[in-house]
Amino acid sequence: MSEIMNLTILGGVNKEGVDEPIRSVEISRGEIVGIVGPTGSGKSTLIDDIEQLAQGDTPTGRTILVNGEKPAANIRVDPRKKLVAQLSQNMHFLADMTVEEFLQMHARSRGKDESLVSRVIELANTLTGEPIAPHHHLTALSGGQSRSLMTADIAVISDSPVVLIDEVENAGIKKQEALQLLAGEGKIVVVVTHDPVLALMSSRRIVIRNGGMVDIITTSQEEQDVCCKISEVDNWLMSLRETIRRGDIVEQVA
Ligand SMILES: Nc1ncnc2c1ncn2[C@@H]1O[C@H](COP(=O)(O)OP(=O)(O)OP(=O)(O)O)[C@@H](O)[C@H]1O
Repeated sequence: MSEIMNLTILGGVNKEGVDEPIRSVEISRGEIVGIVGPTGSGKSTLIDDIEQLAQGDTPTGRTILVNGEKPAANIRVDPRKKLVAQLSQNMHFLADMTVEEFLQMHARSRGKDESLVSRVIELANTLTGEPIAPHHHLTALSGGQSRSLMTADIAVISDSPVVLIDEVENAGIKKQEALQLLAGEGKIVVVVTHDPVLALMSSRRIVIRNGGMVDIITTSQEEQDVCCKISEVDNWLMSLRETIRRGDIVEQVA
């Protein structure tokens, strides 16, 4: 399959079976798009439609196009051709192997060079304050370490050009850096979030209500300025958490 340049979501129906107002959303490589809306409004359902590359065959009736066309049937079912990777809030490793063994195995299964393993660990360590070492066991990693490792793994080893992220707030990971990393690799990043840093980092956000896409808000310059300010506060909070976790004393900021 040729390179993925964009995805298009063609509108379906809301929970009442009425056509959703937004009929088409095109998302390009390297773009971060947010999905926002009240609890139970249908955010995860939209993510699921993208994950399954829906073709009018899900309850929403939405259709997902790849490069403006219906994706070939084998892309939807063959795991090796998987277009979409998903990062979720609750991530637990079940395999009892070390970080290095796991990454080597993943690189091999994707036909990639095993030298990428150290790059993944290095990148993961830029996303978490709790250092990850190659000999660490997967099952002993914290939530933040696991998510950082999976983010770096998706950026470097996985071929999936589309990354779906369902709520990463309070995840113990430098979320801004994580999103920038994925978008910088030319991925299409779709993130469900109420976190102001993440929502405002996206170039646009799709507003969901009653199961339907009702609006698309383009992030304004003013919102981007707000995003810069709150991300400083956010990083500060994260470093305070690290200081406290280490058992150190918090110092007054200048
Ligand atoms: N367009 C739709 N047509 C029919 N059912 C829908 C539609 N959109 C959402 N639903 C249903 O509404 C319910 C809530 O949707 P969903 O879990 O996606 O909401 P959410 O916004 O992700 O919620 P939360 O914020 O609690 O995670 C689900 O049972 C889902 O199947």
